[in-house]
This record gives sequence, C-alpha cells and structure tokens, in this order.
Amino acid sequence: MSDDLRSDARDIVSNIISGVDPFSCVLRAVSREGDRLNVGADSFDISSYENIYLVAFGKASVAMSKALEEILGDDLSGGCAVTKYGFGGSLKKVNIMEAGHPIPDKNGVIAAECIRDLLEKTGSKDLVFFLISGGGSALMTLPRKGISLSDFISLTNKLMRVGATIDEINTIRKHLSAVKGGGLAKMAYPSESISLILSDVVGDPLDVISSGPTVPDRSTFEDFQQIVEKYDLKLSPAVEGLVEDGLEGVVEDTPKSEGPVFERCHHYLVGNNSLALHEAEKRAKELGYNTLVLTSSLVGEASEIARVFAAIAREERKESRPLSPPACILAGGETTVRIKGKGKGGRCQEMALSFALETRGLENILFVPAATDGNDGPTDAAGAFADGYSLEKSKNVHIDAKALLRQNNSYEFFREIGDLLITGPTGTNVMDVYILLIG
Ligand SMILES: Nc1ncnc2c1ncn2[C@@H]1O[C@H](COP(=O)(O)OP(=O)(O)OP(=O)(O)O)[C@@H](O)[C@H]1O
Ligand SMILES: O=C(O)[C@H](O)CO
Ligand SMILES: [Mg+2]
Repeated sequence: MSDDLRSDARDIVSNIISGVDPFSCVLRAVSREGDRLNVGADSFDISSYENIYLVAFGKASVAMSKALEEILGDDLSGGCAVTKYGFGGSLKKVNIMEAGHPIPDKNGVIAAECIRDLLEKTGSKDLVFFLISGGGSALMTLPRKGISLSDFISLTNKLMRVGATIDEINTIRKHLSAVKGGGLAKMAYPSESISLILSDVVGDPLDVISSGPTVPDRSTFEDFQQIVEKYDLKLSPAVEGLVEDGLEGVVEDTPKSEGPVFERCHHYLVGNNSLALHEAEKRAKELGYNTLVLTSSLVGEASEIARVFAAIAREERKESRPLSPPACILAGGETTVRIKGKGKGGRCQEMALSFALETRGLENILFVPAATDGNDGPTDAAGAFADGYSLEKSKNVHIDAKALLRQNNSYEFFREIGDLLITGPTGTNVMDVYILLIG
C-alpha cells in the first residue's frame, strides 16, 4: 500500500483495464497446439475443417479479431467484422466495416448483408468463429422482410427514451431482425461454430448480449406485445402486421433451443464484469489491502447505491467492519440515472458526487466508480475520485455540490475540483466497477 490511496486506485483501475482487454481475453480463452485448438474445456481439430471463417460484431471486434488472426494464421480463410465509427483498424484477412452506434445506420445494414452472404456460403465442413461484444445490436442490423430500417430505428429509439431495460430493448430488436436472436446461427447452419463472448450485460445472459445472434432465443412475440403495452408504444403498420402474424403463428418466432440449428454451436464467455473484479482484487491484495468483492451484478439508481457505499465507508472508519483496514471493497454492475437536470455527467460520476455529499470530513477513504470502457455517459471521463475532502474543495472553488447533483452535473463538479478519472477510451466494455479504499 502506498501513502496515497489515489495512486493505489489508479493502479487498480489500470490493472482492470489490461485484464479485460478483448485481445487478452481471446488469447486467454483460446490456445493452440499444432492442429488442436483448445477453447475453454473443449478441443477442436482445425485440420478437420475445409474453411475457417471469422465474423465479429460489437465495439471490441477489432481487438478480438486480431487475437484470433494471430492464433489461426494461414488457417483462417477470411471474415467480416463490424464495429463503431472510429473503432476500426486493419487486419490481414478480415474485412472491417464501421457503422452507427447507438443509432443504427445504412452501414450497419451493409455489414449485416456482408455477414449473411459469408454465412450462406458455409457448409457442414466449415467452422465459423463468432466474436461477440457489446454494441453489436446496433452495429449489425438487418430488418426482417417487410420491416424498414426507419421502422427499426424509430421503435428502438422510443424504447431507449422511455428507459426500457436492455432485455426489453433486445426482445424488440430480435423480433424485428433477421440476424439477431439466433438468426446468425440459422444462417450458419449446418457449419460448426464457436462463439467467443465479451459480456456487457448484468448477469451475462447470452441471449441478450448483442441480441444473442448465435444462441436460442427465449423471448417470444407475446413478450414483444407485453413490452409494447407496458410502454404504450405506437407501432408502424408494418411492425403491427408482423406482431399480429407472429402472435397468430403465421410468421415464425425466433429460433428456440429445439431442433438442429444450435447442435453444433459452442459458446464461451471470454470476459465479463466478474473478471474485472477478479483483476481488481488481485492487484489490491498485492498492494496490501484486505479485500472483499460484494457483487458483479449491482443495479439501481446511482445516487442511492452511492449512499450504501458511503454507509460502508463510515462503518469501516468507525468500527473497522466488514474488513480491518487497509481495506478494498469492490463491486461491479451498471446503475441507472433518472435524468432530471440539464447537466453533463455519467452514472459513475453521479455516484461519486452522491458519495462525496454523504462522507464529508471522513478521513483516509476514497471511492472510485469507473466505467471500464473509459467513457462514463457522454463524457471523456471514466469516472471520478470522491473522498471526505471533495466538498471542502468544492467550497474553495465556489460550486454547490447539491445543486450540481440535482442538475445531474457531476462532470462539472469533478472537473472544477480536479478529480475526474481520465483513462481515454479503453477498447473494452464490461460495465462499471466500484472501488472503495479505506486507508
Ligand atoms: N448528465 C448525466 N448525468 C448522469 N448520467 C448521465 C447523464 N447523461 C447521460 N447519463 C447516463 O449515461 C448513460 C449513457 O452513457 P453511454 O453512452 O456510455 O451508455 P452505456 O449505457 O454505457 O452504453 P455503452 O455500453 O454503449 O457504453 C445513460 O445510462 C444515462 O443514464
Ligand atoms: O449490443 C447490445 O445489445 C448491448 O450492448 C448489450 O450487449
Ligand atoms: Mg458507456
């Protein structure tokens, strides 16, 4: 442990980011000895396939594809990858496309068509690697027959605005799409496939991450209809027609676990929030802290969750529980912010500000909530440093912490006191981590 909790927190954060880097996640999950490819607990003989293809979608497509290219070398026949504008790169055998996120655009459709064309030429002697990361739902968009891209965009946009959960949003997306909800598995059938998945969803549900294009879909047209009713959504005539046909069984629902489509599909989670917490704990232990990981599935209103961390910090200072100091208490997940003000901020910065308001004067503690993608909300900060002195500092620069929290203006608060956590875009995303240090 150093005398400076901040430098320890920075150290822990950088360990998290390198530990969940998509390139290393793939290399950790896949190893090669001659023609044997070991993936998780399974083993594949790559000489038994005619062609090996790669299909990648999501914000981590490039790094994941690079790793697989490195492993497969000349055994890779080719592939298609799609990622967000500005996240591209160059690969030897893989065509990389860039598309719109979070609002899908025409390039996302072109990318999906390219992926479909590749999959349709595969056969039973081929192996396809699917490299899946968060953001894939928007980046690879192929509306079902009869549904237009603008139908797709307007409905998913509405859902985002009314605060629907990712599970609900993706239930809608899966039913409007030809590639999501098992759609790619259907196109790839009867080839063998290996999906490597980097999770950005709480609890790692494979059918929700990137809208589960290679796994059986649990959601149905009935669920679709319930979501429409819950949020009182107005549907375009084409979408309304599709749901009616779906409910009547005229149009087939997304592929379910029965039947042969998924028989040769293998799925491996290569990185998630739990791994981030594991990396954090490992480093904190090396630094000399007693550690406790609370959960990797924290959800709820950001400012409320922060009050729980503040209560833990006070308990630590007063009673040295639940751990004797020096202590590092960790959690991960994704909180929500009901935005009421016009300020700038993110979930993590909002948590940090709420924590600061609750722990004024508390000595030798530090709370650092951080977005693992390096961008907390629409800001250039990953999170912020909050401690017992944050409020004193804000008084010195004449800003009002409570008013800024009311305006959801946490970015301004931490910028003014010089306590933003800036990492730059990290190239990965396994949600947020919350680090509480007690010196
Ligand atoms: N002023 C604000 N204060 C606090 N939180 C905000 C503010 N503005 C936006 N947010 C939050 O930021 C989130 C959007 O950030 P971002 O674009 O990083 O999305 P995300 O949910 O992290 O998705 P992704 O996985 O694509 O990064 C929303 O959950 C929203 O509640
Ligand atoms: O793309 C998506 O659907 C979200 O990022 C969740 O994985
Ligand atoms: Mg984000």
